[in-house]
Amino acid sequence: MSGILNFNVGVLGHVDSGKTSLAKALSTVASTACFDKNPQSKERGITIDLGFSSFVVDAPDHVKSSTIEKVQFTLVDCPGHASLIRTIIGGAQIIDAMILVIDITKGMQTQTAECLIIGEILCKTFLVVLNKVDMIPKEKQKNTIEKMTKRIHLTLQNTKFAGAKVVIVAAKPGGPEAADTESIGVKELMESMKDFVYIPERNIEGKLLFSVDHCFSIRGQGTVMTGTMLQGSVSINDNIEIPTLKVIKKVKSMQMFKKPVEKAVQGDRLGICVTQFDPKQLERGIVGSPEYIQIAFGTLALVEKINYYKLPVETKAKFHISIGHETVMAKVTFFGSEEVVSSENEFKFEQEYKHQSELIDLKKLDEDAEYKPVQQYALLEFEKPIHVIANSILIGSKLDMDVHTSMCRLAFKGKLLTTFNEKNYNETQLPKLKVFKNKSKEGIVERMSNDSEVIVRNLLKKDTNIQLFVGLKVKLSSGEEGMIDGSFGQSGKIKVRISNGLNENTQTVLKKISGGKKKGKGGQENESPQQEHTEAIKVVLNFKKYTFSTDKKMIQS
Ligand SMILES: Nc1nc2c(ncn2[C@@H]2O[C@H](COP(=O)(O)OP(=O)(O)OP(=O)(O)O)[C@@H](O)[C@H]2O)c(=O)[nH]1
Repeated sequence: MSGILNFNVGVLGHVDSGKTSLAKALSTVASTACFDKNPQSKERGITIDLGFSSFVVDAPDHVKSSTIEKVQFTLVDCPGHASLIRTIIGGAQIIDAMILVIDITKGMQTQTAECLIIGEILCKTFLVVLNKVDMIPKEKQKNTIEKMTKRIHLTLQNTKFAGAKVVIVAAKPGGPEAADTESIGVKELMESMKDFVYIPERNIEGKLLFSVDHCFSIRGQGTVMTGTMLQGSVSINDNIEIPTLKVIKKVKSMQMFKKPVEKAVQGDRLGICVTQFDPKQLERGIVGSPEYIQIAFGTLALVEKINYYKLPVETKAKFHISIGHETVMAKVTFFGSEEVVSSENEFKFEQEYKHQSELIDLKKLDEDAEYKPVQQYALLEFEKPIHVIANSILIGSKLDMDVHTSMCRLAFKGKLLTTFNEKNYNETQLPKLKVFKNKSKEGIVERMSNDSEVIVRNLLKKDTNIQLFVGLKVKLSSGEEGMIDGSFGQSGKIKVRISNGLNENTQTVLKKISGGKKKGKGGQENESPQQEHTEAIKVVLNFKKYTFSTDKKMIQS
């Protein structure tokens, strides 16, 4: 819509803090799916779906221009119930700013903290609403407001929203039973919202990406998908793909807040009508230009630990990974790289990464006593393939943690770097990605076969597949370098070829050791333990064991 800037605001907070009441108080125009219309939501009395509503104001001076006269605030009312965090994360991907609603009688609650984290990951601007101020007796209001505001500022101190504005509101004075009394503080809130508007970067070039949050059919017309334009643009008659249904549909008509439009661009809230399909098949998801959205069974990501998550984030553990509206279990392997990544677009893939046992705590005190996030690479192997787009934001969580605990379940956040799918995996178009652990093994030279070959024991276990180690380099404690040539006998011993031959000293020592060995009963060799300690020549094998490798070679020097 020319002249109007659409600005998406997430309304988030703990269950029952008053998000829906606040959105209602703020809105004048309701879109198709707003205000708890969902019947299941009515039954449960909570917002279980993302509700959308909007209102338009005159553009504040800092964004006003010849092309922007007005700002349309689209409110995304996210559910507060703990079990619905997936929906919250999905909804939050499309927001530009966030209103965190806190019940003034309760203060910060578990989901308040989780919402704050989501806001930190996804939003540029933010404000706090202290709601239900009418529930505080008049004489105590000033005191309570001061105390709560102070507490909130303390919590925000170490976040990117330090110093954020706190607005005092009563969205629905008197609560559910009260007649529709006028809300308190909502006009002030609108003014504060004008302050946090900015012109979001809207990339109208490039492929279309549309996040669908509702789907319904209109008899005689087709199926309507409502959602938010995440990227690119769409016009009537364009072909769009619904990847989960593997179909391509033509855009028949489009509406923005009940008005027909010909074209929509990134950031717009939109209903797209296409030829009929069963809306039950697509409740939520992404739609894009044909062949743009990939199905991936894994991804490489740059991640960092979420400070509020109190448990260690161990490698190889399983986490819920939320990307867009999809949440899937994944095995997560953390690793680091000594190489510097010069820029996001110039990621050097021909690298090897050292495996790390866990994700380092987010905040590491640096020299200036400032907190700095620590980013690490991670390999995520999904339990089932999901639809993803490069560069998407992801959140790793333990959603199966008891929702009644007061612990934050969001463990790490990050960004997709590259994804693995059947096509690039089979055609080996994949970047050469290898994740390894440095390992070291030590054995003992048992004897020499000739001046350039020794027999080594205790380096590898009896049941190890020695073939995997053939060709790897070893070093003797006497200085010579050699290479594993193959197995010797059935007991795990190996032959090692000494590249430049054994030097004379070594030969003398080895002859002495061999001479010191006595034949025990049954012809087996025994050696005196003392000799082993004083004269034994050790063999050290340093190698890389790959926990993930796109070229399938799992062990290397
Ligand atoms: N007294 C009082 N009650 C309020 C106020 N705002 C909301 N309520 C009541 O608080 C309850 C929860 O309000 P909702 O707006 O449904 O809260 P919500 O945060 O959207 O809830 P979920 O979507 O379930 O997380 C309802 O019974 C409201 O009537 C307020 O300003 N004052």
